[in-house]
Amino acid sequence: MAGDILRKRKIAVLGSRSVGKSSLVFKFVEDHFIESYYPTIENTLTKTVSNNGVEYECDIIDTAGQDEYSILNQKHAIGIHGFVLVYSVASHNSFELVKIVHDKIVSFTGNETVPCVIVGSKSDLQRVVTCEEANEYAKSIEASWIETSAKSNVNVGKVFDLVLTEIEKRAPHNQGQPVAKGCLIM
Ligand SMILES: Nc1nc2c(ncn2[C@@H]2O[C@H](COP(=O)(O)OP(=O)(O)OP(=O)(O)O)[C@@H](O)[C@H]2O)c(=O)[nH]1
Repeated sequence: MAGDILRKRKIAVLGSRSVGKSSLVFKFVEDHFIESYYPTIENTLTKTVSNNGVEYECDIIDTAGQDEYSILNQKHAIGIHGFVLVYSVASHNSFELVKIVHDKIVSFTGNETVPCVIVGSKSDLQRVVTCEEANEYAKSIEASWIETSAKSNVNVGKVFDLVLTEIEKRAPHNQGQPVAKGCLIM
């Protein structure tokens, strides 16, 4: 039975500082919202998620906030099955940063497209990033797009359903091969 198979998937959560990456991951895994801000160094949380009748053991890597000058850590690209790229709907800079991070992943993995969900976080706040521009961008890179609020518990689980769907869309029924498996150019 398909539901008896437990597949491992590694998901990296990337984006600017303070956009709510840790809050999203904590709300999903621990069902708890953190009001205070503690900058993340790196944290991996694990949760079993059911998607289309298949159980996935997901390692969710909550990364430190990036900026345009950050170098993409190879461990956030190699061996990763899917990406959650987070901006805050209240910060246009954080939306622009998502585009930069996406381009870095694409050039790092050497794939034209990667399994990816673009997440507009803090949807309970006053928006400056419109739904239209975010949706249009996501379409242009063949990614899913969703807005969430960890604070108000909106669409939190949906993010991880979408990323698993994006992973399976590109490699249905595969043996769990990530988008980049670890060739290093010396
Ligand atoms: N209003 C609102 N605030 C949020 C939401 N999610 C997170 N926050 C707040 O935003 C701040 C930053 O959240 P974090 O989850 O620590 O952000 P981060 O992206 O992990 O930050 P770094 O570790 O620096 O990368 C905290 O004070 C959170 O309480 C949300 O959905 N709505």
